[in-house]
Amino acid sequence: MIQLEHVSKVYNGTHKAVDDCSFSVEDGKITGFIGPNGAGKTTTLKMITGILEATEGSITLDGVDIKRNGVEAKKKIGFVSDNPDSFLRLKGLEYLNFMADIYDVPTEGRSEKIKEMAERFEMADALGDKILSYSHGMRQKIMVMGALLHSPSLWILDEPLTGLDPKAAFELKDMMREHADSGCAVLFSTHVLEVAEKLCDKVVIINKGRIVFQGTLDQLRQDYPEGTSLEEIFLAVTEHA
Ligand SMILES: Nc1ncnc2c1ncn2[C@@H]1O[C@H](COP(=O)(O)OP(=O)(O)OP(=O)(O)O)[C@@H](O)[C@H]1O
Repeated sequence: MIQLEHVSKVYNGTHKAVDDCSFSVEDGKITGFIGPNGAGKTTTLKMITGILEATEGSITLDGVDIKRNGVEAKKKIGFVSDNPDSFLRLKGLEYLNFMADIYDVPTEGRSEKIKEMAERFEMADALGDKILSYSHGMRQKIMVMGALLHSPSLWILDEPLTGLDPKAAFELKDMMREHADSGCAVLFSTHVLEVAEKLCDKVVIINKGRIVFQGTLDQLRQDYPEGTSLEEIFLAVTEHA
């Protein structure tokens, strides 16, 4: 479970990108983090993963405070950032072993795990090539594999489906559902409302740095006439906030 309490982020001493945000990401659920461009999604996800420090407020991961006990907290997370252009000079397999070493994935069973994931994402034939030679979607896939190799209990994914082909997107969505069904927590940001509608058990909507809604999609729809599309509701929620 991820818990944010009164979290704010001020950039350069002046720009409040995230403003007094409190929400929770529960175990056993997929939570969608939705908001327009510049709303504060990436900033919030980076604070949850400890890449950025919150200016104010507290963030706990399975009860562990990220500020007080960063190393323990970070081990619980598998984070897929919105920029897959990293470690380009490494071969796919080198990158996966590098990530496995960082997260203490035992060598026993490691190859089988890599093989299983690579087959699922149709990456088995590409693991011997440098990431530099990969397409955007392949880079995205290798980053997802690297983030999930250590079987973290909390999955945090920033726009994970961008650039993935339908098969890879299907597999990733399936993995997210399996992970939530096994009692773990999944938080992902998206602009694609249809994905949120199909996949999420809960949504958190952020606009101009503030949380404007959190709950189920049924709860979100309650205040709108039957037949109103999610897109219309989303625009109403973010425009009137
Ligand atoms: N390093 C930074 N320095 C200063 N301002 C920043 C920095 N990173 C983000 N911002 C600003 O903070 C606000 C929130 O940005 P953020 O990237 O968190 O939004 P987002 O919801 O992820 O947007 P998008 O959907 O476009 O990726 C924006 O106004 C952005 O310009």
